[in-house]
Amino acid sequence: MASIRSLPFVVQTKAESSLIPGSKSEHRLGFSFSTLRPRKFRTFDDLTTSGFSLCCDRALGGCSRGQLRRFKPVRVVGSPEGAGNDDPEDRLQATIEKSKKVLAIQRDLLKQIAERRKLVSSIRHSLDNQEDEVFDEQMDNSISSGDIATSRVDVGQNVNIPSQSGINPAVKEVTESLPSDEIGKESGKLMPSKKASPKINSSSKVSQSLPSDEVGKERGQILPPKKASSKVSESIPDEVGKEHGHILASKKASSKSDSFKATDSGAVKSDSLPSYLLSTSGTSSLRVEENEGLKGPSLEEVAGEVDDPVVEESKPPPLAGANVMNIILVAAECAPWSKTGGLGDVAGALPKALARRGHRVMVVAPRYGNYAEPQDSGVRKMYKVDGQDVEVAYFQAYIDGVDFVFVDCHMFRHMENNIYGGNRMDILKRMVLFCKAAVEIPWYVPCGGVCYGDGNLVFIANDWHTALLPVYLRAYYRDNGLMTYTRSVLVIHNIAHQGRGPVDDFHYVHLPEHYVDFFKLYDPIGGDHFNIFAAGLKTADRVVTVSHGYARELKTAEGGWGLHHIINENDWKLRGIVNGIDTKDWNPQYDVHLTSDGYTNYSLETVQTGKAECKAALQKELGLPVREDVPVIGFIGRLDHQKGVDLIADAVPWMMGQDVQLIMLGTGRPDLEQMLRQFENQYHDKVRGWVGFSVKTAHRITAGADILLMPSRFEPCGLNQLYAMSYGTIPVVHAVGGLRDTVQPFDPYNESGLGWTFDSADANKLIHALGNCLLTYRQYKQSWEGLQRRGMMQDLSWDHAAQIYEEVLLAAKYQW
Ligand SMILES: Nc1ncnc2c1ncn2[C@@H]1O[C@H](COP(=O)(O)OP(=O)(O)O[C@H]2O[C@H](CO)[C@@H](O)[C@H](O)[C@H]2O)[C@@H](O)[C@H]1O
Repeated sequence: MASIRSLPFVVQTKAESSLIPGSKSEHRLGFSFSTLRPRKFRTFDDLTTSGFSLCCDRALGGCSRGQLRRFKPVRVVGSPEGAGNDDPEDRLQATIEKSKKVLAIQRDLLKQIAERRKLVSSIRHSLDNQEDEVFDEQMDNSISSGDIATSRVDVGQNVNIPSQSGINPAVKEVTESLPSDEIGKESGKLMPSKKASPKINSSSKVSQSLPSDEVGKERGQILPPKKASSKVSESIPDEVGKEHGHILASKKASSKSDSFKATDSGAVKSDSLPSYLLSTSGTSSLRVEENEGLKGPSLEEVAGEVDDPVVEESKPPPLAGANVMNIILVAAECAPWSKTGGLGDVAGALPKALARRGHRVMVVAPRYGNYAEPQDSGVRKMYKVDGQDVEVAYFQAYIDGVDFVFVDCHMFRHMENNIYGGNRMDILKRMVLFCKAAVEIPWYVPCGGVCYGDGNLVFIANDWHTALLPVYLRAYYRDNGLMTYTRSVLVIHNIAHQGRGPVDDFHYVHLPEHYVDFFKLYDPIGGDHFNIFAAGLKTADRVVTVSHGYARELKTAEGGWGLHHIINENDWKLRGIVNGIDTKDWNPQYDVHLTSDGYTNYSLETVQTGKAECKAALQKELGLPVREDVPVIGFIGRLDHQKGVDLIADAVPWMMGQDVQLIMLGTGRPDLEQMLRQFENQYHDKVRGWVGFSVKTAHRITAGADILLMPSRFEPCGLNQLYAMSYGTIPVVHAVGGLRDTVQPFDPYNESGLGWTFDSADANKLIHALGNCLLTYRQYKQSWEGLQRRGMMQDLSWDHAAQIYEEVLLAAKYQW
C-alpha cells in the first residue's frame, strides 16, 4: 500500500479557500500524517507558541496561519505573559482556562483527523480492491486494439465541484467498515485472494516502453486508471489534469496493446473498446514514483494515535454495517427532474433510502433540461455513437445524501417532454451513449471531490433503456480483466418494453461480434430479432423486479413477453422486491400540492376532515358539483393497454348509472386520450378527463378522491395504489403483479384488508368489485374508515425495500 503521502489529494472545492478547522467542505488530504502525532508538550506555553501553531498548520493540510486565527485566543486569554498579574489565584485560574481551551482545540483536531482517516481508509479500500491477481491473469486474454481511443476528458481546468456537494458522509464510511483484511475474510470463499501490495512501479515500465510520440498524442486525455495509476488518478482527476493534462492508462492494458494489435484475435472489435485500453503516458507513473518516495507513517500508526473515544461515540455505525458499498443507479428518468412514470419515482427515491443505510450512492440520468440544482463538473468526454464522436458533460448535485449526476449532451437536450421520443434509432443511439458514459462515471466524475472508483461498486440499471450497461461492463471491462470488483444489477420495471429491432441493429451498440448472441432472440412471428433487454438479463450479475407477483408472472409465456425462457434460465439470480414510496413527496401531511386552492394537509388523525376539504377543493377546481356525499373515483396513469383504461371505458355506462364522480388523468395513446375527452363531454356533470401530465393534479386527485381505480392488465408493482393508501384513498385493483402483493382484499367479517380486487381483466369483474366498494362507502362508514386507517398506517417507505436491495447487491458483490 502506498503511503498516504503518495495520495496527492488536492481536489479543491470552492469552499476550500475558506478552509477552517471543522469546515465540512474541507476536502484536502494533502497533509502529512507525520504531523498528526500528538506532541508531548512540557508547558502550556509550548502549546501556545509556534510549535503548536505549526503543528496545526501542517495538520490542516497547509492552510495558512491566517486561517488558524481561531487558535489565537489560546495565547491571549489568561496568558501569563500578557497579564502582568502576579496573584497566584488568578494565574491558576488563567492556566485552567487556557488548558480547557487547548483541550478543546485538541479535540477539534482529533475529530478532523479521525474524519480524514476514515476518508483515506475509504479511498484506500476502494483502490485496494483493484489490486488483484485476476487482473494479471485476465489481461492475458487478448483484446484487439485498433483506433478506439475516442474518449477524451478535459478536466483540471475548470472542475467546478458544486459547493453543496460537500463531502458525502458515506465517502468516509463506505469502505471504512470493510477493511481490506475483513474483505479477505468475508470473501475468502468466493473471491481470489488479493495481492498484498500494488505494483505501482510497473506503470513506469509501460510508459518507458511506449514511443514518445504516442505518449504525446494522449495529452489532454484522462484515461481510465487501473492498477498503479488508479491509485493516483481515480480519485483526483482534476489535480492530475492540472499538473499533467492526462492520466496514465492501465499499465497492463497498455502494455498489452501492441500484442493485441499483433494477435488480432477477433474477440473484440478494436473500435468497441474504451480508449484507456490503449493509451498511456509516462507522466503519471513518474508521479507515482515520486510519491512513493515520500513515505510517511502508516495509516495504522496514525489510526492508533488519533483514536478519540468522544469522536467514536458521536457517530453511529451505518445501518448497512460492514456491507456498505458504492452504488450507482442508472436510469433514463429521475424525479423530480424527469418523469414519465414509476421509473422516475423509483430512481428519485430508492437511492436516498440506500444512502440512509450508509452506502455511498449516485444516480446517473440524462440531462434533458436546464435543471436548477446540478452544476457543471467541468468534466468532458467523447464517445462514439454510430460512428460519430459525441461530447458529453456531467452536471452534479448532492441532495439528501445522494450524488445526482446528469449526463449532458445535445442528444438529450430539450427532450424532457419526449424522453422516449423519436424513432427507434434515435432512442437507441441516445441509450447507447448514455450507457457508455454511465459505466465510466465512477472514474471520471468526482463527487464531493472523490470519484467512486470501480472497487466495491455495484451498478443498478433499470429497464431496457439501461440494459446495455451490464453488457458494456462485461464486454469492455470485465472480459478484459478490468472493473473486476464491479457488479451490475438489472431491475425490471416493465418487461413489455424491450428495445427490440432487426438483428442489424446490433452494429449500433458497438460491441464485439460474438456478443450478438446475447441480443439475438427468436420470435415465433418475426424470427430472429435484436433485443436489448435479453442481453441485459443475461449479462447482469443479478436481476430484480419490482414485486413478488411480477417475478412469478415474468416466468410465464404470458407475463414474460417473449423473454420468459431467458428469465427462467436465470431464475437463480432473479428476486422480487416490492417498491416503496417517497414518504416526503407523497405524504398528505406535508404534500406541497395541498397547501393552496382550498386543499389542506392532513394526517391519520385529521383524515376525515382533511380529506373532505381536499375532495371539495378538487371538485371545485375541476368544475364538478361540490358534494361531500358523492363518491369520487380517480384514475391516474398512462393511457395504454397495460393500464386497462379500456376496461374503465366498458364500465363507464354502468358507472354513470350510479351517483358517482369519475376523474381521470392520463396521457398516452391518442385514441384513449380522445376517449377521455369524449367521456367528459358526454357526462359533463360526472366525469372529468384530464389529458396531460401533471404531477400537481396527480397529488390532488390522490388526496381528494375516495376511490382509486387500477384495472391494469399487468402491473409490475404499481405506485399509485401505494400513494392512494397512504392518503386514505381506497384502491380497487385487478389482482396482478404488485397490485396483488400490495392490496389485500377487504374482509368485512374480520374487518381486515386494504381495498377491493378482481381476478381477471374483465369489465364485469371490475364492476362487481367497484359495486361492493361503493356499497361499503355508502352504508358501512366504520368499515370504510377502518380501511382508510389500515392503509394509512402501513409503512410503505423505501427503507424496507432498500434493505432487501442491499442483500441483492451484496449477493452480486460476492458472486464470482
Ligand atoms: N398523467 C400523469 N400526470 C401525472 N403523473 C402521472 C401521470 N401518469 C402517471 N403519473 C405518475 O407516474 C407514476 C406511475 O407509476 P406506476 O408505478 O403506476 O406506473 P408505470 O407503469 O409508469 O411504472 C412502471 O414502473 C413502476 C416502478 O417500478 C412500477 O411500479 C409499475 O408497475 C411499472 O409499470 C405515478 O407517480 C403517477 O402518479
